[in-house]
Amino acid sequence: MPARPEAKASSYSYSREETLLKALIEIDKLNLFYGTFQALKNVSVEIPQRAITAFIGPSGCGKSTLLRTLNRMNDMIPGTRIEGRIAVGGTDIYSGEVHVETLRKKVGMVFQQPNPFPKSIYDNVAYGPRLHGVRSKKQLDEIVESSLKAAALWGEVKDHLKRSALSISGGQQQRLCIARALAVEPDILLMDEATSALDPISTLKIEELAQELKDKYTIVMVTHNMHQAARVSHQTVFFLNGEVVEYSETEKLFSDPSDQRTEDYISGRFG
Ligand SMILES: Nc1ncnc2c1ncn2[C@@H]1O[C@H](COP(=O)(O)OP(=O)(O)OP(=O)(O)O)[C@@H](O)[C@H]1O
Repeated sequence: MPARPEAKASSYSYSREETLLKALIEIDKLNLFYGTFQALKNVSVEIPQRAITAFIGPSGCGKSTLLRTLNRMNDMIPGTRIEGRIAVGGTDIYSGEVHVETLRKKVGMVFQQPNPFPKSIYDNVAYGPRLHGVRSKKQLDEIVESSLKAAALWGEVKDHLKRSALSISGGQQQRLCIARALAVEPDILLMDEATSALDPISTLKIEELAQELKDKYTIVMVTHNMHQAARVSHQTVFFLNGEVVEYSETEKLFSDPSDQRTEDYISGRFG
């Protein structure tokens, strides 16, 4: 049986102020259907700002589906229907008032497989700002530099920004994708198993990076790796069969879960 993850407050501790964070994202009684299949059932979760929230649970339980509702990526899947409400900063993101493009600028996303564009490192990061109308070379240079610095990649690539993004390592590509997401100044960063295709050292770098970024951004990550959730997150949400079984501060969830199913999952009895 795999060792039960220990949430350690020691290396990445959170202040009292952080634990009293106001919810930035409020998900209320959310149901999601793919055609006739119900993938999310009556999900209500509050996600605090400037902290890391991890979604855990066995394969197919709805983690990625819920993540994708937060920037309306599910809109692109034909036959998808939702009921309930998701508010970001108090605004219902499924109401007619919110433009999807504006929402996606505010809610960036990084995927399992690094997916840089087949363009230079510079052009990858400058892509979003250009799309949003930034034309000045000086301003673009500044955005590229600050985004690559924020993604802890600047030192490794600053001397060859014109190189193809496809020529750097997978771990560097993933940090480039994070830089690309940060370049349009999001508030929220969604990470869908962003380290599962990476080696342990690259994984550690992304985990450390997420720790730094959480001071400025709200991070929601789907992870298959309970140890990762325990290491880096402030709050953990446990899913099973499309339902949220429970969610709480990570330390509590891993040391004193309220539900027997959570206990069984975190101690490796299934999943
Ligand atoms: N586009 C789709 N059309 C129909 N069903 C889908 C679609 N995407 C996901 N599903 C189904 O919805 C359920 C939840 O899938 P989801 O990908 O959200 O789970 P997950 O917890 O993220 O799984 P994993 O950990 O394996 O990525 C699964 O039963 C899946 O088969």
